[in-house]
Amino acid sequence: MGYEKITVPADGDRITVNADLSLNVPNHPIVPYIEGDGIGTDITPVMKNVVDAAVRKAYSSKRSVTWMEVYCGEKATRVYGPNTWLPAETLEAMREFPVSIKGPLTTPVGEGFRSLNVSLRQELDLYACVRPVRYFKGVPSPVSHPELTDMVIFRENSEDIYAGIEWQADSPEAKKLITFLRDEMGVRNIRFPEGCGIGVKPVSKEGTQRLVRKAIQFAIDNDKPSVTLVHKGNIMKYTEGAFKTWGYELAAQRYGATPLDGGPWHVMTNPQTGREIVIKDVIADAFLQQILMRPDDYSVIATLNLNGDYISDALAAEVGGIGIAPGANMGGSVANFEATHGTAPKYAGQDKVNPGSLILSAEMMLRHLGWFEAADLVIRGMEGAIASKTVTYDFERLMPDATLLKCSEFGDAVIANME
Ligand SMILES: NC(=O)C1=CN([C@@H]2O[C@H](COP(=O)(O)OP(=O)(O)OC[C@H]3O[C@@H](n4cnc5c(N)ncnc54)[C@H](OP(=O)(O)O)[C@@H]3O)[C@@H](O)[C@H]2O)C=CC1
Ligand SMILES: O=C(O)CCC(=O)C(=O)O
Ligand SMILES: [Mg+2]
Repeated sequence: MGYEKITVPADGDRITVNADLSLNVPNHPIVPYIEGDGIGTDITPVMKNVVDAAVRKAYSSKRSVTWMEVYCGEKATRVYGPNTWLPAETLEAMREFPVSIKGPLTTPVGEGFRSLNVSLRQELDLYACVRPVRYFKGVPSPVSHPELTDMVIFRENSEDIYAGIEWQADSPEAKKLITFLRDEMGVRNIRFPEGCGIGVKPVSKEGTQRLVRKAIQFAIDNDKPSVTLVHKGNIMKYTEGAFKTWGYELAAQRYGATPLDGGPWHVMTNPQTGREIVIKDVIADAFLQQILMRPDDYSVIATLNLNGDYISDALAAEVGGIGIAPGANMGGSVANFEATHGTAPKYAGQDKVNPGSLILSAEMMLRHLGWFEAADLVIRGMEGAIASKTVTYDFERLMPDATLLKCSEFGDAVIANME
């Protein structure tokens, strides 16, 4: 289709998706990118440089990424006009060119428009937020054995209170819903019905099971020992509790998992390796202390949207912080890669922050394209830069004898260490 403000590069080709959701990746794929707000302007160009260097080194001129800028957030309002934060053609381009990457986008707190990040995930039905958490040797960490943390979070991305079904205190809608709940549903435990904001938390069987299926499939494909369902089902019985029940049900019905020692934990056989995969569950608060005390008990994590948000940053802290925490938002045929962190506005435009999170998100993207040699070079570059103690401020302040680098210089160091 024709785009108004997006320029489709003439020298690249479109990635296409087969019926079984595998990709046909041309040698010069067009990859849309959103620069991002705040530190997006610092980290996105560095990420692109690192990807270009890795691809060039791995494949010389045979392959390259053909970048195509698409707009969202503050930059969209400059390109399209003051009130256009998420142009329809950005969504269209991210569907037509189904592998993309984005910098962080600002969300106002307590007022203003809803999260653009969440809107992108919902509009494109990117229902699984996949966030691997692994340790790079030499990274400063607040725990004594950070190398024991090796998990991949599958965060449900389309439901839960992120659906944005909520009304402000004293609005006609809040009053109407509270009256309905009290008068027609017999609800007696809204402690202060006056001056009360109210939200709704939808969690469905279909939404849960498509997420848990992705997590179990990942455990199968990557020979992982367990999948843990993290929930707060003791309190939110019919949403978080149901997530647990539906998760076990899927494991039993689709993968033949059977109760372990009478349940509720289950065990199944990995059809690819013959090894056991334990399907277990844990209540979210207990999980947050156990990841500090016994992180090696956990491998693949499947959880709801809000839990996944909290867990992502908490786990990232164990292995160096959100400056190096990558992620991917995956749907049926569309994938969008993005850092775990936000726009860190106080550092915007200073060429200061760690671009590692977006670089590692790009590394996930290269793997998704099947460009494993380039992805491996990115990892080796990151490992080498960190091992040489040439790092950005977030690591330097915790690493004795480290050399402080700017954001762009860290990108250069990653490239220099690609061997
Ligand atoms: N997916 C997305 O686009 C996301 C967007 N957001 C949005 O971002 C905005 C700011 O959110 P905020 O809560 O401040 O969270 P941020 O993740 O933006 O920043 C919190 C802190 O994390 C550290 N940090 C973040 N990124 C980096 C980096 N690249 N390198 C080194 N350190 C980093 C900094 O810590 P220190 O101060 O210790 O140096 C920073 O002050 C909000 O509008 C929020 O909604 C938030 C999360 C995700
Ligand atoms: O959308 C936002 O502003 C925050 C999102 C977030 O924290 C996350 O995706 O981890
Ligand atoms: Mg978050």
